Amino acid sequence: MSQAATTAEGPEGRIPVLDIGPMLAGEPGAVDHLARSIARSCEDTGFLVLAHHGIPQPLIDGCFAAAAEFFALPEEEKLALAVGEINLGFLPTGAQVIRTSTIHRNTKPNLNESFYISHDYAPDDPAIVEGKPMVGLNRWPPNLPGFREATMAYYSAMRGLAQRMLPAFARALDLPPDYFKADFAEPSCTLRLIRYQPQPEAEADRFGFAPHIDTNFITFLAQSALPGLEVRTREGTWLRPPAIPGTFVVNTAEMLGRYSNDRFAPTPHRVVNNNRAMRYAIPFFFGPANDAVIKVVPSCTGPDNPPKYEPLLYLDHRLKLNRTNFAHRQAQASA
Ligand SMILES: O=C(O)CCC(=O)C(=O)O
Ligand SMILES: [Fe+2]
Repeated sequence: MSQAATTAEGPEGRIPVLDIGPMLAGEPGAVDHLARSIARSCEDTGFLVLAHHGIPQPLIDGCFAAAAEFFALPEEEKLALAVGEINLGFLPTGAQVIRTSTIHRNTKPNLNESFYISHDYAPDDPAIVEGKPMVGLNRWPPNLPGFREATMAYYSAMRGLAQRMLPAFARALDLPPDYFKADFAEPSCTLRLIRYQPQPEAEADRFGFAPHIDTNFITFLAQSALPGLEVRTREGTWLRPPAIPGTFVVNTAEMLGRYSNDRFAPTPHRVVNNNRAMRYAIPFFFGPANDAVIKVVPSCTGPDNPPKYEPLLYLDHRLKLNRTNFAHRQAQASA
């Protein structure tokens, strides 16, 4: 990919392809240069594509391969790892209706199955022993050699990349580069492996993933082999992000919207897998620490622009979502 192609608007025009190589290399002025592109894009579609991100392709391929191997397991082996109190492990097709979506009245379950992975605690970690809320042990398939290594290698690399993007997002909001550092020193991260079954016939209100906004801070989507992701513009049309192999599609999520008083409001997106084959995705969700308090940043308020949001403990946000979106826990919550 040439330098020009990555710094100019992407092939689809509206969602830019940004070369983050200079920022990662610490070139003078690179953070602010990137920040200006991020700001433009976050005020428009909330989606951008990152090139020259430094994540080795074998790590990405290895994670996709691990996902394919996992979902190919017999259903009973997957169900043995079903999610419990919190989303770690297997979530079968039909278990998620995004009821908290503020942008679409979702009624039918998503046509996908998922496997959730988070920080890989040891059983004797104080957070586990003390039973801290929204923290738990990953659920590993016993007969899938290399699965834990491949997914955790990807997870760790993505966590590092996400943290290195924070100064550019801070500068995009006219804040000091280290503004988000403390809130994200121990970030809440989730790697979700997803398999979408083919959906060759269009059906009303039936999606691989119904229209929603992400609830974390920013999300990183390694490019899937097959298309299917669509982004809603402010005008209400749906577009596909540039599908450039080896890049990441990044989208803003609810907490960035909240910090920025909706200057960088999250954008609805959806997935329809109208390919003839299974579609895989490996979104990496990056959020603040559970004990971070999300407050509107000083550069996004003023006499004419009062804060739209009260301070919010991220843990409270997660606990609320955890009760609402998932059929098995909803039954418990209403009991
Ligand atoms: O499958 C994709 O490309 C997107 C998935 C997504 O939007 C999500 O997991 O929040
Ligand atoms: Fe999403």
